Amino acid sequence: MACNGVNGDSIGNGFHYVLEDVPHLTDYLPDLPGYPNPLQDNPAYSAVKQYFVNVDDAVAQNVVVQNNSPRGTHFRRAGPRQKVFFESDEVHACIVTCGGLCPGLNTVIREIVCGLYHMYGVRTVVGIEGGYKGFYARNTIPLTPKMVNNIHKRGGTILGTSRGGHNTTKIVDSIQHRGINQVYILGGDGTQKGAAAIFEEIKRRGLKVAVAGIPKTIDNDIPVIDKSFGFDTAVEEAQRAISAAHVESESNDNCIGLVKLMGRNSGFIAMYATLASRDVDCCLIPESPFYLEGEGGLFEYIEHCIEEQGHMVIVIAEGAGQELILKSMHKLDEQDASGNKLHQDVGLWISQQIKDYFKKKKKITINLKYIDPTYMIRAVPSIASDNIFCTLLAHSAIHGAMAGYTGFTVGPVNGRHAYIPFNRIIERQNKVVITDRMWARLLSSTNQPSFLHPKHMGGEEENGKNPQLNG
Ligand SMILES: Nc1ncnc2c1ncn2[C@@H]1O[C@H](COP(=O)(O)OP(=O)(O)OP(=O)(O)O)[C@@H](O)[C@H]1O
Ligand SMILES: O=P(O)(O)OC[C@H]1O[C@](O)(CO)[C@@H](O)[C@@H]1O
Ligand SMILES: [Mg+2]
Repeated sequence: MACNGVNGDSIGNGFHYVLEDVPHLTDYLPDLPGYPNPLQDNPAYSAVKQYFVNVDDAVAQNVVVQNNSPRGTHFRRAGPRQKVFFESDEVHACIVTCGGLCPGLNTVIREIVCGLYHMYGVRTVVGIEGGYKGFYARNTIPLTPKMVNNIHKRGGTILGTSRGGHNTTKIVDSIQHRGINQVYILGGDGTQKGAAAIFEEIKRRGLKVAVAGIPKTIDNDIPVIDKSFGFDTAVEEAQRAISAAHVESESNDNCIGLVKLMGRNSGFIAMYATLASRDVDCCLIPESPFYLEGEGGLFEYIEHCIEEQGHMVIVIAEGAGQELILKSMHKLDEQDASGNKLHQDVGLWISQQIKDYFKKKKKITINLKYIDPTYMIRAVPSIASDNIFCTLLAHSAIHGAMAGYTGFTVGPVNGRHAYIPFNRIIERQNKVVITDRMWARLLSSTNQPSFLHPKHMGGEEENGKNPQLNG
């Protein structure tokens, strides 16, 4: 027997099965009528055996088990249902993109518009311009399959995006006044928090409006899901900067190629780009504190690499070493419009520290080439695998909303798409776990010091990400 909610319930063998379910419109609108899914008459899909997802299908959060482990947490499997709670001509959907850019945003927009049109016969989809504030400060843009046909080949978002400006009352007023009944919200952790607030207000007002979140971030800092779309594209693009740093460093005497990559609080881009490239001698991320001077410090390691190889490549995530900068520069905390902490430029800072150190030492004259690709890794169109990922996300979101689910974020959990309640997505940020095997693989590929003080060892949980990402 399945159990809704987080308390769990015993099944036959005494192992616990917990379904962390998502809300459904009938939870607060119990008399809502259901209809047969029009997909069953769709020539493309009607021939697929078992096309519809079984109502009880769930996706396990933990797939590594021992013979006596509890069955643990599950999420509702994403996909089309036999029964839908919207008629095609009743749907008035909207799409909004918020936060920073991410490769694949246009692909998701395209696939929501085309998926709703071709799978469910929906003709009314509008775009909200410029992020959350567009709900109450701008007109909507009508979106048709013809209009979005080629947008997946472009970077950015055709709708525009922004930070800040989330006003729940004004946004829900706008949804209500425009007669919108499906809201597709693309964005990162901040955006999903905003989506959760919108859902709560919609529920409070008793509106028949489905709210679906599609997680977006190159930083890969959203928990529970295996990976966010655009991440692979960003890593691919980051490789180009690392390759350039490697070529420069190999071609010049005593040369250090230094690359700064995005990653505000999570170092996934830096870690994956480093692991993929094999040319990196040192990768510095926010999760792994490091120090400059003395035994086991960064300067000592740089000296060693230059003496041994005559060159080296360092990759640093933008959020790394912030505590060191703040200590040396006494800067005040600054925030962006969404309240995210603005970081000091660690790339420039560390370049100067390294130069000053070797100038003082007078033993080696180093040549430092600093590459900061910043927005280049996220302003590009998505690569093929991300395009497919985006299509699946868009379709899963559509199927969920049409089936009456609401207040969910869609995403892959152990390779299967699932509907995840907002609270699980927004409760924490996903971070690289430096006591995991993936970080160990990195350390063994770069041969850098771990910079680990015993106080940083142990105590941290595995981040529960999928096997592709963690091994
Ligand atoms: N706690 C919150 N409650 C309501 N809205 C929020 C909250 N945090 C952020 N938002 C809104 O979500 C939008 C995007 O947030 P943010 O700028 O933090 O980007 P993000 O979605 O986290 O994406 P990125 O990956 O680029 O950081 C903004 O319009 C912001 O006002
Ligand atoms: O300069 P912006 O657009 O605010 O965005 C910068 C931030 O956005 C991210 O790319 C996340 O979307 C971070 O890696 C980065 O710190
Ligand atoms: Mg964020």
